[in-house]
Amino acid sequence: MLVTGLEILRKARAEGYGVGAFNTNNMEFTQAILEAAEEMKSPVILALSEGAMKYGGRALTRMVVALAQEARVPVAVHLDHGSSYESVLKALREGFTSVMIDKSHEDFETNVRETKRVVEAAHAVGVTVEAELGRLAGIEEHVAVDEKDALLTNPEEARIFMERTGADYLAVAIGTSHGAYKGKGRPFIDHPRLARIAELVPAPLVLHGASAVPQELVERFRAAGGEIGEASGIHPEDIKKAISLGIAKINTDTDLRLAFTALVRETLGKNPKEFDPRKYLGPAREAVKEVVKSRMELFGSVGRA
Ligand SMILES: O=C(COP(=O)(O)O)NO
Ligand SMILES: [Ca+2]
Ligand code: NA
Ligand SMILES: [Zn+2]
Repeated sequence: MLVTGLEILRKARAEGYGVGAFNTNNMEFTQAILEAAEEMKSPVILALSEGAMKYGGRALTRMVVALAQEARVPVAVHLDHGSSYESVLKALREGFTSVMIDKSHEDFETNVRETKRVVEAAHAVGVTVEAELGRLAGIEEHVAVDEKDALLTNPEEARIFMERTGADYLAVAIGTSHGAYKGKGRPFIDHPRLARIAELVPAPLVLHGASAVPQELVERFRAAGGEIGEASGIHPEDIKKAISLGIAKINTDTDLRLAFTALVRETLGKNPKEFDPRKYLGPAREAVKEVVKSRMELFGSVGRA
């Protein structure tokens, strides 16, 4: 059933598990994510970026909202990294039940003002809001403290920010970063900082850039003809620890993309004569479903629907 992001995330934070927010751009990803959620009896968040909205248009948004309504588990349809008030209004018009306004690159007062404006509009139509404070950027452990403070979320600022904006959940910067290369070796995750934020912010917390980028998947991608430089993701133990400290929403996009693309490359490579799209999109869909199921097991959301 279609529910708001807060309905899913409030329970997750209260009960100490995480819920995956998985990005989708098409039918196959949407089916894979929802099938995984129903098989695992797990709540789930379907995330569409502005790029996905542009790529898929109403074919995508109408499909995602309709399938979320029919799903046998709680599903929120979420705008990922909304960059403007107008973009959020479009998502609200399409029936989304969760919207992110990402003004973390702006100064504090601008972020507060823009986020507040989105909260008023979204709450007026019963939709909940994700905001962001801090700059997502992979950092090395030895980085100077003041530079860390410039980048990562300041706990005291986070408290004030949430009180002033009324946002429902908060994306924090504690060392993760988007994409397939999150830093040399095991990225440094500032757990003490997260613990401090969680003490001051009772709202569910959100972790962006959380893909694991598992080596076996990277190897499979390369073996199938894919080219990717040194790749590394967030260690599963760091995800579990972050959840125990207050992270309730975990964003995963890169892992799904790698799995899907590795399988398309593999299938096409093995069958040069094949030109029925179902024959190479189907196995890729299954690969995405397997990644989603394993992420749900890691997050502890299995059986929580
Ligand atoms: O934060 C993400 C996804 O992060 P990844 O690149 O680590 O999958 N989407 O908003
Ligand atoms: Ca941001
Ligand atoms: Na998001
Ligand atoms: Zn993100």
